[in-house]
Amino acid sequence: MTKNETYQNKAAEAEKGIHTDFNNNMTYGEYLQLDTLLSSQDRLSDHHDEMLFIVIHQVSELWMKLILHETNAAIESIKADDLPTSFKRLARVSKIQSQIIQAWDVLSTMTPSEYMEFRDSLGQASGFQSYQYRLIEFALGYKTGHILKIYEKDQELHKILEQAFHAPSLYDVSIQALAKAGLPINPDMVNRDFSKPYKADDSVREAWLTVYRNVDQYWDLYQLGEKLVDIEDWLQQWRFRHMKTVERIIGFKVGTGGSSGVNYLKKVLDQRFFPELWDLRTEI
Ligand code: HEM
Ligand SMILES: N[C@@H](CC(=O)c1ccccc1NC=O)C(=O)O
Repeated sequence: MTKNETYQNKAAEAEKGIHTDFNNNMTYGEYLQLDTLLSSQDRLSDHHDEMLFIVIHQVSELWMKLILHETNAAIESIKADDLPTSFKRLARVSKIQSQIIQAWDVLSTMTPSEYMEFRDSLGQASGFQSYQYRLIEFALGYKTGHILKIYEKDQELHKILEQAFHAPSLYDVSIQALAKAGLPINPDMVNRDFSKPYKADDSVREAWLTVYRNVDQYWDLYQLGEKLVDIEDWLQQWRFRHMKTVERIIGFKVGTGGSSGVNYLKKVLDQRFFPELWDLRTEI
């Protein structure tokens, strides 16, 4: 490798978050960058419980980072017709989701009056602005364009979100896998504009029905379908616990992000990711 190629390699790895400057004397703290990690909990009030609030959010964002890493890898595996590898990744996503949900139990130990003592210091900040949460929604196939506006001021972030917005989701590549297995799928579904919200389709429902009725013949696709159902199930449980925790802590106050609060979060519960996989259950 020429010197130039080495530099190019390093630049590409740094972009992916990989650093290749190994150091044999490296410590635990250095490896995990604990200096950065553990000095990122600056409270804006002197309220004891603000530490809990910050840590819960940071832990959730770290888990979301791993969910994205795994989901995007699963999308690539499905595209490459390697379904067994995607199962490992998707099973991990579900386990992480079950972990994140536990965070609500910890947060619920904070009472309404405790939260109200530091809520004002949060200004207009809101979980509504969590870009990793939106990237997860996009990766799963829930595409809402108006969300992109929030990030217009940050060009780099906006670009990342826009890319994910236009890319085929986990469900899009799963539908392509159904078509590749010879199941008759409406061509408009295979080559659709991936930035458009997903709408349930009869040919997709029929194809999943065939898979679920002929499990032995379509074992891998059946496994894939159930992995997707697991993920949607957990995501809805996360949303439900969020909504209930919010009701428990702020009642029906309007949100800092400008929404109606709990009523908005209840409405979001109606959004579905993999509609045909749920609909087919009535027919089986
Ligand atoms: C005391 C705790 C919490 C309260 C009172 C709360 C309240 C709210 C409210 C009212 C909204 C609606 C948007 C708005 O108007 O602000 C919202 C959205 C959101 N929150 Fe929280 N939240 C809390 C904890 C969390 C935690 C721990 C997370 C984890 C990261 C989180 C993530 C989100 C996300 C992702 C949204 C956007 C949901 C969507 O648009 O579908 N929240 N939250
Ligand atoms: N939307 C919340 C504020 C809030 O929860 C929040 C504020 C800053 C950073 C993260 C937050 N968490 C989730 O929405 C509220 O209305 O009280």
